[in-house]
Amino acid sequence: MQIGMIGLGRMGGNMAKRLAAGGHQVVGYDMSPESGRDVDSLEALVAALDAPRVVWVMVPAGKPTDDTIDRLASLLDAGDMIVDGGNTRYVDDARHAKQLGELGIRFMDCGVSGGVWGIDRGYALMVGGSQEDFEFMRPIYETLKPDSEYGLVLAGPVGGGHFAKMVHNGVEYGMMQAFGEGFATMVRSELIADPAAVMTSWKDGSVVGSWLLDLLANAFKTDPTLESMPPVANESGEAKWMIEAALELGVPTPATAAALYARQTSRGGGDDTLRVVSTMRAQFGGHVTKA
Ligand SMILES: O=C(O)[C@H](O)[C@@H](O)[C@H](O)[C@H](O)COP(=O)(O)O
Repeated sequence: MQIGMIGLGRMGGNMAKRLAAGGHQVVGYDMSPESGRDVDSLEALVAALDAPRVVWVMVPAGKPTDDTIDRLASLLDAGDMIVDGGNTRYVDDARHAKQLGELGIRFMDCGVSGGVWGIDRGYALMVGGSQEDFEFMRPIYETLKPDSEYGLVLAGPVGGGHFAKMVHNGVEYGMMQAFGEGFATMVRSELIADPAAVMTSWKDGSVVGSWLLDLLANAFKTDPTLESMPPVANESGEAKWMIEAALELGVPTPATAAALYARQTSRGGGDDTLRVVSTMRAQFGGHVTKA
């Protein structure tokens, strides 16, 4: 198939290469001239594609995606297709589908997992949209997905793909936090000589073996104490959105929330809280807290 890829960063750039290697004709555009882009504007990208055009948007969620879709809405024609492959919040998908649908432009949302390894391993794709649009896009999805019977799902109508990816990332937060807590507990124990070796041994035979553990074990090879890594973790919003959605649905998500809170605390989000706690301990009990 012919496809326009907008956003040639770590994800979009590698996905464009995987699609090209799979025999698709890819026209790449990125704002950055250093990106290796094929065209230098959205107008040129649209002009380079045959109708019905297929455009994959792989830019940061929020305003960059909104702006890109706004501009594409004025450049594309009825019958063209936009797939939003970024980490867009699922509630935005309905808005985008309505905006584009009024112009006859088709829209799908696709949660993409796999990170920088996806170019070789393939990407897990969680798609939202109609069955008809899914079949239309299938050649692209089949090339991007892993060489496996798994890794591709039509999760539901528009919004379902990003909803599924949001939940996927909530699970990711909880799993990573659990591995972290296990490591930290062993680090403090006199009974464990080498926590990295213990966790690496879990790669085979253990019920907690996973690709996440494989990646951690890989990092342990060069840094078994993880001293090179600051004790700080960012978060991009998906766990927060999942907790909000789950609250609306009446589903408690304490593991996801704890993992999110740990990251927010690492960014200093709890500093003022603990100042208050320490202040009151000092006031009522004369307790002195040293940093
Ligand atoms: O499945 C994946 O490939 C990841 O979930 C990925 O999509 C994620 O968005 C980023 O790795 C950062 O996410 P956080 O900043 O929220 O950790």
